[in-house]
Amino acid sequence: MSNEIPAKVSDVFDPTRWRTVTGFDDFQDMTYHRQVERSADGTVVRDLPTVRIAFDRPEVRNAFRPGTVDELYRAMDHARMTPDVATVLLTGNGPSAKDGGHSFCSGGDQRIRGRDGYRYAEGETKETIDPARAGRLHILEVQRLMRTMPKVVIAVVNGWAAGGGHSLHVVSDLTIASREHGKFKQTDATVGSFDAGYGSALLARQIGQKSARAIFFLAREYSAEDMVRLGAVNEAVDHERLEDVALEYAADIARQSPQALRMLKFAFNLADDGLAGQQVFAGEATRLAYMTDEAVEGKDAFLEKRDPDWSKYPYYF
Ligand SMILES: CC(C)(COP(=O)(O)OP(=O)(O)OC[C@H]1O[C@@H](n2cnc3c(N)ncnc32)[C@H](O)[C@@H]1OP(=O)(O)O)[C@@H](O)C(=O)NCCC(=O)NCCSC(=O)CCC(=O)c1ccccc1C(=O)O
Repeated sequence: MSNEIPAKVSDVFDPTRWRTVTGFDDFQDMTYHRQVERSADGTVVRDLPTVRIAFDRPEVRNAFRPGTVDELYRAMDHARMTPDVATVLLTGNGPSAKDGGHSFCSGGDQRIRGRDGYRYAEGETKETIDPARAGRLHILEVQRLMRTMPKVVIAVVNGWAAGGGHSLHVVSDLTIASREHGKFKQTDATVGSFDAGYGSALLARQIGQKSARAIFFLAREYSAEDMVRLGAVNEAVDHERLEDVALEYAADIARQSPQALRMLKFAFNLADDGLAGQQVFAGEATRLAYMTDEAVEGKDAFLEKRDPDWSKYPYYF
């Protein structure tokens, strides 16, 4: 494992606490780091159970284009499949070198929005759109991944959470926001878009119908403290302490049982996610069942071409 200390990608990012995750060198729009413990001389002693996935387009308030979403999905899915990762911090790098603005994510990049979704482009402008590739709306696939992955996802809102960026905070399990720079604005309707799934309906479950409708229908700006009062954000913290507090949350999460965490996450999701939520919860229940002698007897009996002997297993009540 490399002892290299990564570049400082954000004002609240402490490079000594992280290593760059290998295998993602081609990333252009995202960064992906793994929390590590280092000795005094900088040597990595061990990995810790937290990853940091960050938007890295601060000059456009961390707006996402299709390539950004591809990278976000890859990093999230890698975190999902890494067995010693408990917590994912989703955040935005910055501030912008152009004007000093802080941003978590400002949603879909409006410059490359086409009539069939967001378009792949070589450059930053609509003139560079690749006409051979269809438009995408696959941020929704990322939302489903965040929702169904058996890890705790924390939105670490370091600046603007707007449009589709606002939705990403809504779908995260927890949200911590910068008291100074964390700002929330649901601009979907302003630009003729609408997250009619988790971004709106789940928000209404979280904070109530009237407040959620006001956020979408009025598209006003809310502070981190406003969002704590509404129940949409867990905590507003001093900006300079934002990632320290996020890592304190992650350390507390790491003290809990992995099995209990995933059963709880899927239980919290179940009612709102309907049969898809039941399927995810039930999948984990099946895994637990496979761990019992009773289930092993069923499998063994099949392989040994005999009838299963259930006599040792009572009909519990
Ligand atoms: C975020 C702002 C409120 C910040 O305002 P401010 O600090 O004053 O900064 P600006 O000067 O406005 O911006 C600086 C710079 O960044 C550019 N920029 C900002 N946001 C975007 C963006 N989204 N796309 C492209 N460029 C952006 C801005 O133009 C400036 O550039 P200069 O060259 O320096 O002038 C404010 O910036 C703002 O309101 N931004 C737009 C927010 C927005 O409307 N986002 C899109 C909402 S729609 C969406 O996200 C759809 C997503 C999606 O895929 C989807 C699809 C289907 C269902 C659901 C979804 C879903 O919502 O997830």
